[in-house]
Amino acid sequence: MSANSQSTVPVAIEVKDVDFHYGKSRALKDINLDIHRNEITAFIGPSGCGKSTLLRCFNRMNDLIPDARVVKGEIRIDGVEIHSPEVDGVELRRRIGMVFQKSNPFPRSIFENVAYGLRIQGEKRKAVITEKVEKALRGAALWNEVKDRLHESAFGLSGGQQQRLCIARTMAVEPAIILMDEPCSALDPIATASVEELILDLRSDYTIVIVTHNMQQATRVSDRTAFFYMGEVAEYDFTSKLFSNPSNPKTEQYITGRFG
Ligand SMILES: Nc1ncnc2c1ncn2[C@@H]1O[C@H](COP(=O)(O)OP(=O)(O)OP(=O)(O)O)[C@@H](O)[C@H]1O
Repeated sequence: MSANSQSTVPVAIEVKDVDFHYGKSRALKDINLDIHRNEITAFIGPSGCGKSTLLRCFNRMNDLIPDARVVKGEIRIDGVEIHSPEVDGVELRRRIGMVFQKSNPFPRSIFENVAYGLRIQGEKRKAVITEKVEKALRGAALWNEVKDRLHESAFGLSGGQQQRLCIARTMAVEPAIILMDEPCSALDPIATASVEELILDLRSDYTIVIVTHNMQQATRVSDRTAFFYMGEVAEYDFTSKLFSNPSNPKTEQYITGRFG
């Protein structure tokens, strides 16, 4: 499903006719969706309708779950089918970063949390690591708050700062796409506002897909929204259109709070 067939914005992720199963259970049914580059796309919908499953398909995180698989269809990222033999799952996950619901810093210093991915990639040059850590922390709007305590434990940061640190850690390895699975659900309104501001700033450099239960958040940050219902994309459109004039009665019922 294209949110706008006239759109000239390049497609970063192309989902075609995808069915996904956990064992015998069909969690995604015939999904068709184009995610556009340098846009923020929100996935909304009631619990259990498949939002996180599709998100985790994009970086093949579901590969790690036994008996879970795409049984039909294609997912193309920058034109390449991600299940084809030439695509390495580890390299794919470097290009497609992920930020989770609960911030998950490592029990290391602020600096080492951000340097981690670079070290895993084999980067040994101290000056390069230092420069990239600073760049990522600046990009995550955290530098000024942490520059004097880089070697202190990440656990000393507030919840909102820890989540921005996790975003910095994701950015340090320079992914093209960032997937966010309810990144603000554990944060208070002030921390949520700072993470949302950051997400909006990141749009110029990244393609972002965000799963959220917070409809105000979808309207504040996203360009397009996909409404999921029972394993299907029931509606996909520009966020302003979907929230002001939805085409599907189910979307309207959901966004007006008639079910959840
Ligand atoms: N690891 C798993 N094994 C088996 N079934 C799963 C697994 N993860 C999710 N499911 C099932 O797949 C369906 C879709 O789940 P998914 O987590 O994608 O929904 P969601 O829309 O993201 O829900 P929520 O908003 O509650 O996070 C649900 O029926 C869920 O129970």
